[in-house]
Amino acid sequence: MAILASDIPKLSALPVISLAPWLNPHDSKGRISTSAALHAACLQYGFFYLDVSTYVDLEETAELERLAREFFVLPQEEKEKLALKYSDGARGYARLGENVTNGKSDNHEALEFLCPVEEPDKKKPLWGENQWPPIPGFRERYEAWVDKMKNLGMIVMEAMANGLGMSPEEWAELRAQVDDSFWVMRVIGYPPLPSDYDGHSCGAHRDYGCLTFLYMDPTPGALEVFVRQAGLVVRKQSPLGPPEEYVEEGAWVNADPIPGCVVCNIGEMWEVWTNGLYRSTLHRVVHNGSSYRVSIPFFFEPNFNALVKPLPAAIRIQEETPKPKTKYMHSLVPQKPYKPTVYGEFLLKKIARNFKKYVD
Ligand SMILES: O=C(O)CCC(=O)C(=O)O
Ligand SMILES: [Fe+2]
Repeated sequence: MAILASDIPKLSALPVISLAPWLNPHDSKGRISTSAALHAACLQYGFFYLDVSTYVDLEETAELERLAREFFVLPQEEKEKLALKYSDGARGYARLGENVTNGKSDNHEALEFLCPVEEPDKKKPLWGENQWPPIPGFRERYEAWVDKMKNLGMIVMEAMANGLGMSPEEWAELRAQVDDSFWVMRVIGYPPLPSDYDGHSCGAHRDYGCLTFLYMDPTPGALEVFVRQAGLVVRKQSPLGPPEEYVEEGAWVNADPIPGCVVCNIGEMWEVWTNGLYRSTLHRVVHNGSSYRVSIPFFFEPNFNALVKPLPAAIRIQEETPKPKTKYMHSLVPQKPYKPTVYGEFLLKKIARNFKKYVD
């Protein structure tokens, strides 16, 4: 069914949430409202802007972007020296088109970094060493960013635990599942998407972990988020799986960069923790502009061995929620409870699909 842009009801833009109260030890009132805003944003969108302007310096992200560009303009043979195959198949440089989503090559190149492991062994999936470009300052700056994003992850997790009404004991239990995050960081370069390209800059997908913090350069109109809205059918079939499982109602909306903010979205592990109360949201990148776009998503993930299962706090909310009165109302309670998942096992299965030449 073809739908014209003018047919689409105006969907509100994604919420902007200030994290300042959680960065300030004295603002307990502000913390409650930030946590409530996070809860509402996760229920409705699974995607929001996090205003981190008191935590992240604009110069810091500008420098990360500059270093990324310094790498991407290198001759191809220089970049290939860091190819994924020289590590464990997941760490290093993925050339243009190497990343595949929904069976199609994505029109981007990227540097991929994962949490360092003890006793690395590149023959074991995910267990190799990171490959850092020999660009002065690159590793230092990016490692400092990793530390900052890991710390941010713990802060946002605590704020979300509050938003779900978790007790201090419940939060301590959840905290122990993410306090040694098996993080992933991607430094992505997007050339303009050729008009006849069979695929996207980055195909529609859901992030699979816990929290994504995305820094992106100022290019507008590239990142798109699928906002579910009952009654509005824009897409009958999902590219992600059997149509009957994924028929969704909603529309693609732009998530353009806002200075001082990172875009934050929740991954599939939050879906499990909340027994489907929060949903991991589809997004994609369609970069039709003429610039070379750079984005740096940081994936704050659970610990490798974390056993992720529905949280009692989420079940309490579902039990208190009245059943939807019409078929157009989104049910907060899934048909079946979500199954417990060991994060590392889930990750190994997911990542194997992303690379054409994955080392087994
Ligand atoms: O580049 C972006 O804006 C988004 C990238 C993304 O969604 C991902 O790497 O998972
Ligand atoms: Fe993503």
